[in-house]
Amino acid sequence: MGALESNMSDAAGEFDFDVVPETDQSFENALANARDGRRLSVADGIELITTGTDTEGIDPRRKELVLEAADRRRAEVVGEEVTFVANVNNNVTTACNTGCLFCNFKDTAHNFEADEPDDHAGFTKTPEESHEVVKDAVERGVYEVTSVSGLHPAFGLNDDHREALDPENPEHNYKPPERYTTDPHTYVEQIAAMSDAGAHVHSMTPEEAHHAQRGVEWDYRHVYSELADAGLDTVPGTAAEILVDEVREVICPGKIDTGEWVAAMEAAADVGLPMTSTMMYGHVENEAHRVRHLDVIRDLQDRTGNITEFVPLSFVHQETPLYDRGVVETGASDAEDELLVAVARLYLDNVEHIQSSWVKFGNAKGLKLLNCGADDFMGTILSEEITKRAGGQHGEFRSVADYADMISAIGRTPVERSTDYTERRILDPDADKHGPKLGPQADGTPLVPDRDADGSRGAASADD
Ligand SMILES: C[S@@+](CC[C@H](N)C(=O)[O-])C[C@H]1O[C@@H](n2cnc3c(N)ncnc32)[C@H](O)[C@@H]1O
Ligand SMILES: Nc1c(NC[C@H](O)[C@H](O)[C@H](O)CO)[nH]c(=O)[nH]c1=O
Ligand SMILES: N[C@@H](Cc1ccc(O)cc1)C(=O)O
Ligand code: SF4
Repeated sequence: MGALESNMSDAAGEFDFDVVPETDQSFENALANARDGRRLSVADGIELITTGTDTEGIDPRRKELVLEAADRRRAEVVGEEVTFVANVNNNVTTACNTGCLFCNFKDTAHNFEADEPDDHAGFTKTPEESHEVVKDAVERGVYEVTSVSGLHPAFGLNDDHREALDPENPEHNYKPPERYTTDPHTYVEQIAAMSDAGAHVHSMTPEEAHHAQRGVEWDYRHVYSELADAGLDTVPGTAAEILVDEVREVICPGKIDTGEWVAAMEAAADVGLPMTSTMMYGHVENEAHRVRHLDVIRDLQDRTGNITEFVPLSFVHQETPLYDRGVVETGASDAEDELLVAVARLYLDNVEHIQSSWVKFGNAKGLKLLNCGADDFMGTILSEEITKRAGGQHGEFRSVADYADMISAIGRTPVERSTDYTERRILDPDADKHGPKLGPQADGTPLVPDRDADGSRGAASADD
C-alpha cells in the first residue's frame, strides 16, 4: 500500500494527519498579538488563518479583521510601492520521473529516448537554445531569467558528475545523454549559457540541487558554489510545496523531505546567494500544515537572512493527477487565498516582501491580494508552461504598461525592481510608452512593442 492509500481514511479527500488545526489559543488573543506586532506562535497563526478554531468554516467578519491587520503591517514595512520584475521564464526540459501528484508539467523521461516515437508534447533545450531564448529577452529589456526544469535523467552538475554516475544503478536515476534525442548537457553549462546572455540567473531549486549531487558524496554547498561560479545569481525556493513530511508523503513521495529542503537552502545562503521562498497550498493539507510551513520559513530566515520574498503558489488543480484520481475536488477558495497572504505577512516578520502571483490568481484577485498584505506583483515572464499545463487560465505575460495601469488603478506606486530588490525604479506616470529600464540592454522600449502599440491586452485581459 502506497503513502496515498495508507494516509487516507474512508472519505475521499480526508486524511489521517497527525498535524491538525486545534489550539488552546483564542482568536481574539491571536489578533491582538498580530496587531501589536508581537512574534506570532504557531497557535496564533492557526487561529488567524482559520478565523478561529472555535467556529466552523471561515467567519467573514473575523476574516476582514485579519486582512486589515495584514494590510496595515504591509504599509508599515514596505509602504505603498508595488514592485515587479522584467523577467523571462526558460524551462530547460519537461523530462522528469519524480512523479509529483500535483504536477502536470513533467513528461516521463522514457518518451524522450532516441528510439521512441517522437510524439510527446515535451521538450528539452540545449544550452545553445537556452542562450538564444535569454539573449532575445535581454535584447528586449529583460533583467532576469527564471529557469526551473524537470529532473532529466541525463542531467548532471558537470562532466565529472556525469562520469561518476552509473547507468546500471537505479538509485542514480541516470541515463547517458546518447540515449536521448536531445542532450540537456549539464547544469553548469545551462547556467553559464543563460548568464552569458546577460541576464540575472534565478535558478536551481533545492530539488534540482539534490539532482545535481545524486549518487556522489558532494554536499549542497559544493553544488551551489560551482553553480554560482558558472553564473547563478539567486535561487528560487520552490519544491517547498508543504514543508511538513506527512503532506509530502502524499503529494510528492519522490521528492526530498523537509530537512533536505532546508539543508539545500542553508547551503545556498552560505554561498551568499539570495533566495525566494514559496508554499504550494490548497490541495490535501490543512491550515495547521500551512502555518507549520510558515514556521519553517521563518526559522530558516532567522538563521540566514537571505530570503528576499515569500511567494504563495495556490494549487492549480484542473489537469493534475491529484484531481484526476479524485483525491482533491478543487483548489483553495478566494477566502483561503486572502487569509494565506495575510497570515504570511503577519507571521513572517523577518521576510520583507510577499508576492501576489498573477499567473496563479489572475489580475482581479491578484490586485485584491495587494490589499491583504502583499506588495510584489511577480514578473512579466513572457511565457509559462507549469501553470498552463496544470490548467491555469491567466495567460503567460504582463507588459510594463499592464503593470503601470493595474497598480495605479488601486492607488499604489508601480516600481520595477531587480530580483533581489536592491535596484528599484519608480515608473513615470506620464510616460506614453512603458518598457523596462533595469535590464542590461533596457531602454524603456516596450517588451513586446506590437502588443503595446495596438493597445491589445491579449494575455492580460484573458481572465478579468
Ligand atoms: C514544476 S517544478 C520545476 C522544478 C523542479 N522540478 C522542482 O520540482 O523543484 C516547480 C514548482 O512548480 C510548482 N507547481 C507545479 N505544479 C503546480 C500546480 N499544479 N499548481 C501550482 N504550482 C505548481 C511547484 O511548487 C513546484 O515546486
Ligand atoms: N517568476 C515567478 C513565476 N514564474 C513562473 C514559474 O516559473 C512557474 O511557471 C509557475 O509559477 C510554477 O508554479 N511564478 C510565480 O508565481 N512567481 C514568480 O515570481
Ligand atoms: N520567483 C519565484 C516564483 C517561482 C514560482 C514557481 C517557480 O517554479 C519558479 C519561481 C521564485 O523565485 O521562487
Ligand atoms: S514538481 Fe518538479 S520534480 Fe515534481 S514531477 Fe514536476 S517537474 Fe518533476
